[in-house]
Amino acid sequence: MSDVKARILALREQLDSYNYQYYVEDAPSVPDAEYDRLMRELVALEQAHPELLDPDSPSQKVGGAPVSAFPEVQHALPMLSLDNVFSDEELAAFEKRVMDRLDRAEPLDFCCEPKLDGLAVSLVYEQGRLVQAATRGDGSTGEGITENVRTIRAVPLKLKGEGWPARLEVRGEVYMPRAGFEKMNEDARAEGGKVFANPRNAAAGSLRQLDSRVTARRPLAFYCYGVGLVEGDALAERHFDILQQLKGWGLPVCPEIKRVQGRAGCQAYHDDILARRDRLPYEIDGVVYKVDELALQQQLGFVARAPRWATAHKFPAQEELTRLLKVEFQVGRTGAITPVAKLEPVPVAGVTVSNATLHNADEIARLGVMVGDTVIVRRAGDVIPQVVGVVLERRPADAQPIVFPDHCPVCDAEIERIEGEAVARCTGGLFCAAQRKEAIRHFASRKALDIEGLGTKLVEQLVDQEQVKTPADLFHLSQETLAGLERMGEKSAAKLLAALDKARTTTLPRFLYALGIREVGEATALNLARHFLTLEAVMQAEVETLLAVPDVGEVVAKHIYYFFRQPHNQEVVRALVSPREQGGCGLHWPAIEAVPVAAQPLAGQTFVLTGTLNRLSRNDAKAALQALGAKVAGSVSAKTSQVVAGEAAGSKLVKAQELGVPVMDEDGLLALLAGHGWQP
Ligand SMILES: NC(=O)c1ccc[n+]([C@@H]2O[C@H](COP(=O)([O-])OP(=O)(O)OC[C@H]3O[C@@H](n4cnc5c(N)ncnc54)[C@H](O)[C@@H]3O)[C@@H](O)[C@H]2O)c1
Ligand SMILES: [Zn+2]
Repeated sequence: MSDVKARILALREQLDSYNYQYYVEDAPSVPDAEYDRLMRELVALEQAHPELLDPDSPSQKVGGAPVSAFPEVQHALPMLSLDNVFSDEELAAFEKRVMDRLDRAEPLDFCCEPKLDGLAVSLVYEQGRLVQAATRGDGSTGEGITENVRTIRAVPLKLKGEGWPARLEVRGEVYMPRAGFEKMNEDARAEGGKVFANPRNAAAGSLRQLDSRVTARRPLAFYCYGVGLVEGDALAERHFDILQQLKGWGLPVCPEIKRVQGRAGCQAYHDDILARRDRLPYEIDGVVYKVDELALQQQLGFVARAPRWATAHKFPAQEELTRLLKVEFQVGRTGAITPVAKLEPVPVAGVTVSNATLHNADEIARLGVMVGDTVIVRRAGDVIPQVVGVVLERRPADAQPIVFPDHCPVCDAEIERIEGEAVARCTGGLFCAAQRKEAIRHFASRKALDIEGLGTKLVEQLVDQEQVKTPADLFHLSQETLAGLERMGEKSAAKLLAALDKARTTTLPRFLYALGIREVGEATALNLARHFLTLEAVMQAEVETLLAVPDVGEVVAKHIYYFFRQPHNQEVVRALVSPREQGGCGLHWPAIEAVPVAAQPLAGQTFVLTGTLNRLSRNDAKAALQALGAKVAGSVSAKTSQVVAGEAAGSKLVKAQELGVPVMDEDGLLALLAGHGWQP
């Protein structure tokens, strides 16, 4: 057998097995980028050696065989895949191919759509009612998953309005929004449940459940991007217009879809979406261009596994393969020990990654990862890069197990792991230099006391030389001490002293936040200050009383309570707020007035925030609403006064509409807040 033939056969076997893992088990063992590289190699070899072509080759097939646990559904029209382009040149070649085939000289209209990373489904509506839902399967036979799809809030069970065809087959993508995915995995990690590598696997795994109650609990959403077999002639003649019709009938259509002219329009669309990729509330792996006119689509037709009238322009992959060189253990502000993977540098989604988090000991065990392994790193959005998988078949003979330390790598105190908690912590407390550094950095950070000029390097020196043990020590530093530090002149020392002096006048919320009490962020600190009005009152508060503060639950209440019961913490707080004449640091703030009821125009109203807000953070919106007296709840009920729906709002928005709860968008919220004198 020739080398080429052997390579082709090996590639086919490998890709078949990857397909099985991906489509049937929803658990791929290699990232898409690796799969795509092997597929491209296979396609190139097959093109160069047409005599070796085989209709059974994975290059000629769509998806994977349906599994027998679900009823089989024959697709009236095949559900195809998409061809890919990876570069501007390939995009130009695509446009040229299409124009040549149509014998056209002037630019065509294209419908541009985000390529959502989920899984394709077909929904059949008869007389406006959802009667069947199926996966793509192998393209001609899919899996019947009607019951599961019925649990997805974004999928209407009944079409709105009128004029829809008697039989309408809609096609689209079931996906898992980023926020829901992160939250689900976080919960799973805490409870030892199943953790998914990425939102696409999570969506596929959630949808292909035998028990639809499981699917119902998963944060799935849906956007449609086309139609299948339609009976009746109610539909428009252009793809983009059809999508608008679908939207009118209550089917969700992605708001990013646009109609453009020619390759230049496609390229501009691609660049815009790529630039905003990390800010979209869902994951995409590229954009799709479709010839807009149906008559032209028909003329172009399709090849084995994909239409000729569409192509996917892929984005840089968010998952890549690289080698795990070693693991370091970092100590955080609260002593949490985080294993950090040191990787052979690899470009992921446009950035070179050489560190990734391994979360905790449970995660290392779950992944079964060893030093020397080939691992899958994932970098998506602003989440720090993580190791999400190991390619076991590439494990070298000399791979070494990862040993979780039992003593702190910085202060040598014992590391403790509390029953039922995933996180291991150094017990050194503020004696641990690592924790001290983090605590002081946090204390000085912008949203805390905002001490300008007190950077990481400086904090390290001050702690290492034992000039600073607690935040209070900062305020006793002398010009002399500071000027004696590395890379510090007289001038910058004086500047820092001035900044420290300025920081003495602060606000109670900033002060509470700066203390670095576990799980007390800015919003909670603000609520505490508003509720108790004085530091003394917060320090004296019992768990019960703390629970009355908006946004404070059992866990946070206990953290706050125990923090102020520690003699060491009491001492530091007293030192910080004692007057300077008495040898204290002299931190002070204007008294907070009890907010009169009249100044709480939204008292008695309950708001729910959902979707992505662009101009202010969820926390800021919440704090602003609370400041005006409103309650902010996590779920929509008949008692909700107002839902604020940001971009890509999902189930909460649907629920609000069902219950007739008023909905406003981000502009509406900003206008409301501004009307009550709130300023960002
Ligand atoms: N990691 C692995 O082991 C492995 C195995 C098999 C496949 N894969 C991945 O899957 C890809 C092949 O899968 P595929 O055949 O589903 O192709 P594809 O994902 O490249 O493209 C087709 C699919 O795109 C989706 N899609 C999203 N938005 C769309 C839109 N607006 N319009 C039309 N379709 C849209 C649909 O689900 C459609 O079926 C490979 O390129 C690879 O990245 C990975
Ligand atoms: Zn330590």
